[in-house]
Amino acid sequence: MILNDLVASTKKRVAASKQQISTDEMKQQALAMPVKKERPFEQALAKDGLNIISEVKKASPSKGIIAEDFPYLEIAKSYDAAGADAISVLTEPEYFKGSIEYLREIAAEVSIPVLRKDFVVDEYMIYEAKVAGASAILLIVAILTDQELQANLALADSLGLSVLVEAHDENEIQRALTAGAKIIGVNNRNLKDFTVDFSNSERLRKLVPSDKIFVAESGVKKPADVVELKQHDIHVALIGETLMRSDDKQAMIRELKEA
Ligand SMILES: O=C(O)c1ccccc1NCC(=O)[C@H](O)[C@H](O)COP(=O)(O)O
Repeated sequence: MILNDLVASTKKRVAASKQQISTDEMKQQALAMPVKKERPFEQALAKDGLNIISEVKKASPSKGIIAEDFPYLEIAKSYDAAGADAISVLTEPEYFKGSIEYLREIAAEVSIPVLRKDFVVDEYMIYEAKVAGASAILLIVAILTDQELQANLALADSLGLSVLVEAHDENEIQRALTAGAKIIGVNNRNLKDFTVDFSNSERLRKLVPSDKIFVAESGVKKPADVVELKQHDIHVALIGETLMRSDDKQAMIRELKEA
């Protein structure tokens, strides 16, 4: 099952990273960075209209290579220039061909907040995200215990990082809410078999109280899709492949925002 493989490979990667920079050293580096009261990621997604988290995504387990040519920094800058509200950077190297170094460079160059999109299974990855300049991290309910979810949320908050908590069903939404999530994403892609059911986020929307930020993740292809999301009171969409495959990313973002 892909999620188990992703978790296993991520644990190996983190173990290797700790050989280079220990947890204690990464923690010290993270703690040396300023913690601001404002949460730019949350602020960016709470605006009126449709807010877009534009994803920098070279490859995926479901699609293989999406972008042979991958000028990640240029892509991120064009998202920023087009009026995207935040940027998601996939940092998982094996299945998504991502890198924390992409995030570090992008965060230093863009004016909008950057999300570390990875399979966070160790506090080390949260310190690493902070040091690289992320404004937010992703936590996936399906790969964490309740205790881990709560501890990781608290750690991220203490570092000034926002957290997008990803759920797939009713039970995971309840777990996210109980853990204290402020931003809840529902992935329309089933991470076990890769099927995309766009109605998943629409169906689960009503389970998330209106004082939380709700994000629909995956499967947005065209302006009509965001019109449909808005009809279901969904005002934030995380969009990857459609933007990555678009020849005119700026025009596509503008079209989606104006839909
Ligand atoms: O994209 C995949 O194939 C995938 C497979 C297994 C776990 C996660 C996966 N994707 C991560 C994401 O959640 C998406 O990159 C993100 O929501 C954007 O989706 P899309 O707009 O459909 O590229």
